Order: sequence, then structure tokens, then C-alpha cells
Amino acid sequence: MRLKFLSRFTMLKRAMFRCGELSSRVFAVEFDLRTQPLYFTLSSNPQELHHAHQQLFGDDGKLFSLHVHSDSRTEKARAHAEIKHKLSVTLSRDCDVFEASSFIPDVKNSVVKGFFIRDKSTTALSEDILKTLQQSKSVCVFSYKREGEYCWQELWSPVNQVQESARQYVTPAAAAEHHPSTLNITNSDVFYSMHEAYKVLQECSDIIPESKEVLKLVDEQSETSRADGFPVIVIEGLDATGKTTLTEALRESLNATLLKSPPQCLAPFRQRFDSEPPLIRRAFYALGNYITAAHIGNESLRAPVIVDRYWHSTAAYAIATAVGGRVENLPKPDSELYQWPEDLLQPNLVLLLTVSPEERLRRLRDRGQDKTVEEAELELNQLFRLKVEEAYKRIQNPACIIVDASPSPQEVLRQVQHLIRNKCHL
Ligand SMILES: Nc1ncnc2c1ncn2[C@@H]1O[C@H](COP(=O)(O)OP(=O)(O)O)[C@@H](O)[C@H]1O
Ligand SMILES: Nc1ccn([C@@H]2O[C@H](COP(=O)(O)OP(=O)(O)O)[C@@H](O)[C@H]2O)c(=O)n1
Repeated sequence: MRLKFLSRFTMLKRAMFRCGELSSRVFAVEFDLRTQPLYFTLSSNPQELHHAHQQLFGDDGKLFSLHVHSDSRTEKARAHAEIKHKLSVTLSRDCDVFEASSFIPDVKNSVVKGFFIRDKSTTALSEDILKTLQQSKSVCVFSYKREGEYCWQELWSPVNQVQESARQYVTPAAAAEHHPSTLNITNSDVFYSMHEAYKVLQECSDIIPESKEVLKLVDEQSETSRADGFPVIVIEGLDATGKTTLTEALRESLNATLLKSPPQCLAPFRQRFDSEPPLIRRAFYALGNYITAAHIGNESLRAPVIVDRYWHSTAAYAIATAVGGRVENLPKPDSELYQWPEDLLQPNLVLLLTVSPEERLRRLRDRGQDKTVEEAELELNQLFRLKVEEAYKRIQNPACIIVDASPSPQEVLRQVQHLIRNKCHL
């Protein structure tokens, strides 16, 4: 009896303190990435579901949502990634898993990320997994029940239902002005100072020992000022748009130094950090830019510097990955999220190479990649590519100049040389 009471108490405490005040929160389920998420709130009054919501809540099957909590952001990020992996490999084909979040509209950092599970199978597999997750991770699980036109949410327990807690009815809500995935970008996906990225790697140095080595490399860079140096030109663009080809040609023709971000000294750690969740992965790339900045500072005293990818790449890829679904979900064009970090060395010129999707695919294929992309993946890739390109174009101070990179390598080089002569007087 006492055990039962304790577990119920613990669960309610979890719901109230960890999930925050539920009634002020909006839930978003990425039901179909090509459209808006499904938004709903909770209310003690029964509410009829809209047609769109009925598609999710009105079907047969068991419905659950789960949200990840932890006081440590690195642990939370890793737990979220682990759960995502676990759900994708263990649940049956009759189970749909959607990204879901709970947030307070337009309030920065209010997002609690999680998943929504729709289980149409006849097995108890999803319950078994949820039970293990609830025991081993900081997760809060809700289940959804239907009665006629209504659907309500309750705290889920594999042992005993929480009967005393008032029913919280699913209530369709209007679309949020800012897509929830844009609310937590600062210092989770994009870093606007070296200090903030540095702190993330410090926080995970016990679980990822390589972090210490990366931080040591950052510490070794001396501060440089670039007054009166040679011009610094950054070449940006999606994979296979011709950056390597162009930067090599520019190095030759301008007698320039060629640098990259992430820098060569981080190459041994890249794979390790690429397998980490966005918080840690993005902090790694952010620090890479500061190391490259120190190299730029030194090298630009001697010769012009060409840089293959820099902060535009770091921010554009991070934003495009963090923001689910369509281009419309990106932070608005005037958002401060597109502002260059004040403490990061600025280049004189940033050029964005663009080619049509067909030409890019052709170049990727010629390189022997992307031969077996399935149609569904292709569509998602398409959405992602559009978001990266749009984010690139929205970044400010400095903004990038778009270069059509579809002509021959010689012609692209000529165009770029012309731009450099005009803008940098080289
Ligand atoms: N202007 C161009 N026209 C046609 N093919 C190109 C052009 N520039 C590069 N390529 C080819 O496209 C592929 C990708 O180019 P690469 O320079 O490696 O791109 P990135 O460094 O941006 O990934 C390579 O096979 C390269 O030879
Ligand atoms: N300055 C940079 C460079 C790359 N990146 C990340 O690295 C990935 C692409 O790098 P890349 O095209 O050089 O990688 P490869 O295609 O060479 O493997 C992107 O997914 C970015 O997230 C970054 O964040 N910042």
C-alpha cells in the first residue's frame, strides 16, 4: 500500500515539477512533416477534437507521449537521442513514433522534447519499453484515452493508474507563431560565443574524454587581431556544390593560404562528435570555428586566406537540422538567431555556391554517393536542403553573396575572381 502511494506520489511530483505547469503548455506533434505540427493544449473541460486531431487521436490503438527530463542538459540530450534510437529499432511496424514537444508559446528555452507513440499492434511491446524507460531514464509518460468525441491525457503508470488526478482533455490549439523547434536554438544548436560552446564540452568531459583534448586545442590558440591583414574569403555551400574544386583553384591563382573549418587538428575527433546529439556535436563545430579563426588571424598577416566552410555552415546546418518540417518553420528572416557571434573573427567576403538540385545530385553520383536514396528519404533530404540554403541566405553580418556554381569550374573561378577583385581589391 505504502509502495503504491509512494509511486503515485513520485509520478505526480514528476508531472508537476518536471513537466511544469501543464495547463500553460502547448503540445506539438510532428504528425506529418510536410504540414504544420498538430498543436493541442490541455483543459479540464471536455473539448471536441478537430478533424486534423481526430486523425491522430481518433484512430484505434494505444497512444502515449513521453518527455525527457534531467537537470543536466548533456544527459538530457543523450537520453533523448538514446530513446529515439531505442524506439526506432525495437518498436514494431504497427507503431508510429512522431517527434513531439511541449512548450510555452514564444517563450525561449521552454521546450521539453519528446515523442508521441501510436501503437496499433496487439502486443504489449510499447508498454514494456516505456516501463523500462521510465525506470532507467528521466522520462515522464502520458497515455491518451478516448470517449466519444473526446480524448484526455493522463499520467501513465505500468503498475497502477492515477485515478485521482483530474482528466486533462486534449484541446485543439492554434498554430504557434514561432515553430517550437526555434525556441531552444540559442546555446543548444547554435552558439553565439566561444564561452558557451566551451561550457558544453566541459560539462560532458567525464562521459566523452575526447572533449578534454578538444578544449586543450582551443586553449592553445593565442588571441589574434587582424588589423591590416590580407583579405579573408569564405566559400560556403552544400556538399558537392564545388567548394573543394574552387578553393583549390583560388589558392593557386591568388597565392593564398587555404584553411578549413573544422580545422585539420580536429579531424581525429570529428567522427566521435558526429555521433553525439546536436547539443554536443554543434558545440564541437562551434569551437572548430574559433580554432580556425586563430589560424586565419595568423595566416592573413602573410597572404590572402581562403576558408572552406566557416560559421555560415555551422549555423545553417544546425538550424536546418533543429527545425523540423518545412522551410516556413525556420526562424523568421529578422531573427537574432542569424546574427554572427560578436567574438568570432569576421571574414571580408562570404560566397555561397549554389547549383540546382539536379546538378548537385549528378555531381554526388559522379562522386559515387547517393545512389540508393529511397524516394521518401529523397523528399526529406529535399526539405533539409531547402532549409540549409535558406538559412545560409538569412545569416547577417556578414551576409553571403550567392554565386551560381553550375557553369564549368573555369567559369566559376573567373566569376569569383571578379567578385574578389571588386569587393576585396585583390
Ligand atoms: N563547376 C563544376 N562543374 C562541374 N562539376 C564540378 C564543378 N565543380 C566541382 N565539380 C565536381 O563536382 C563534385 C563535387 O565537387 P567538390 O569540389 O568536391 O564539392 P564540395 O567540396 O562542395 O563537396 C566533384 O566530383 C567535382 O569534380
Ligand atoms: N564549419 C563547419 C563545417 C561543417 N559543419 C558540419 O559538417 C557537416 C558537413 O561538413 P562537410 O561537407 O565538410 O562534410 P563531408 O561532406 O566532407 O563529410 C555539416 O553537417 C555541418 O553540420 C559545421 O557545422 N561547421
